[in-house]
Amino acid sequence: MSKNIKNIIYKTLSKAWATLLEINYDYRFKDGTWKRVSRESYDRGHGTGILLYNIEKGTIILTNQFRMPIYHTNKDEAMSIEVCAGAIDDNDLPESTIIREVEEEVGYKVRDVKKVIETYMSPGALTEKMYLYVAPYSEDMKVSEGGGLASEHEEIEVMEIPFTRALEMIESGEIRDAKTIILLQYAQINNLIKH
Ligand SMILES: Nc1nc2c(ncn2[C@@H]2O[C@H](COP(=O)(O)OP(=O)(O)O[C@H]3O[C@H](CO)[C@@H](O)[C@H](O)[C@@H]3O)[C@@H](O)[C@H]2O)c(=O)[nH]1
Ligand SMILES: [Mg+2]
Repeated sequence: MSKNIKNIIYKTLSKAWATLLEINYDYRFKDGTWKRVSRESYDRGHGTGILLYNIEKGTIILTNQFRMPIYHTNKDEAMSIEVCAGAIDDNDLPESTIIREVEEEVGYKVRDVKKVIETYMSPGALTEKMYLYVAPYSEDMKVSEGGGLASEHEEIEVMEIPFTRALEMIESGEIRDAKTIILLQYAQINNLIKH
């Protein structure tokens, strides 16, 4: 691949919470011609997400929170029902990130997390790769009410619902978040939870 790309120039358009780059490069197309191409790339690091499930109860745990980028384009859909998820800090690992996020956001101390999928969520614009996990949860793992970090202006409602209800919520359009749909369908395809 790299023999088809040369003369890469990076220009920082914004460096704040995350970094927005404009990347200009020469790209060799299949007919052999070289053309100058410009693409923007938004870098806020990589991320993790997890489906928490309880086989005995047939339930899962989701979160519900306000998402400004959705409000900005579609006010009616700004409350977003999602699996517990968190961005990976520099020098942290995906697995320790998701274990910490589960405790912060939904109040459980989980142990056996299993990575099931790695996915680029929006490869035309974002550098982010998501590491997606599943893990069983039970009452004895509950350590707090969760809710996220108030110091970070998070306000996360914890939802414990039947797995079957979550599948219906994909059909009805109540669940619209990609990582959540991927994990719920992973659970369905692999019969993770009886339904
Ligand atoms: N100041 C500031 N803070 C921000 C900004 N964006 C996010 N934050 C803060 O950064 C933290 C992000 O919370 P996480 O739980 O780590 O991530 P997330 O928002 O749930 O996102 C997860 O899912 C996304 C995909 O749907 C992923 O993009 C992301 O990596 C992560 O996995 C929150 O404390 C939030 O306040 C911003 O633009 N400015
Ligand atoms: Mg989060």
